[in-house]
Amino acid sequence: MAIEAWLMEENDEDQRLPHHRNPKQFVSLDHLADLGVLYWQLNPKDYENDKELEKIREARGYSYSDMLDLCPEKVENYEEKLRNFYTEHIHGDEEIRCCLEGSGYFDIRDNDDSWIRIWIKAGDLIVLPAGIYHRFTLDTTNYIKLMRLFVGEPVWTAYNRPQEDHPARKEYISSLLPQKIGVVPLEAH
Ligand SMILES: CSCCC(=O)C(=O)O
Ligand SMILES: [Fe+2]
Repeated sequence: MAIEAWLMEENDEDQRLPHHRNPKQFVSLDHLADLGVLYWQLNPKDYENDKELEKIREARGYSYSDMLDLCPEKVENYEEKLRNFYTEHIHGDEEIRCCLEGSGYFDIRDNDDSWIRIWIKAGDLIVLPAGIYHRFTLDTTNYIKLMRLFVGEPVWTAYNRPQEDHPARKEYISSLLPQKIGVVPLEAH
């Protein structure tokens, strides 16, 4: 099954809970694509020989990869990292993650600034565009193993919101289709 994404109910409950609205409001892959978010489903058991992954990496220039095994034994400053991941930020480059084990939530801002929660599980490859506000949290299973991809030498710098003057932010905003963000063209006035 493809990934699930939904509009979040924002409240003070544990960030690792699903935070569905009542009734649930799911978000389609098409809408994610309108926001510049890309998605593929791969075989997480055989990613080393996955022809589709190879093609994606070649087409998009993802020359670099490493693993992030997100558990306290393997990650230095685990709690602090988790806090930083859940602090709303952007990057100057795409954020490319493939889930190999476990699961977690990538939250991204919709074009009206509400949070969309994307549930990532084994086999899900997701690309967040440069300049999109986002954050990440583990879910209640408390574990995820991610492959991180990058074009060339990796830069993981996070710029916390607000970043309206950051070039990547400006570029991202101008990449959104006007009709999708409710901007009325000048001719219509
Ligand atoms: C755990 S990977 C996702 C967290 C994130 O947004 C980041 O690393 O920049
Ligand atoms: Fe990020």
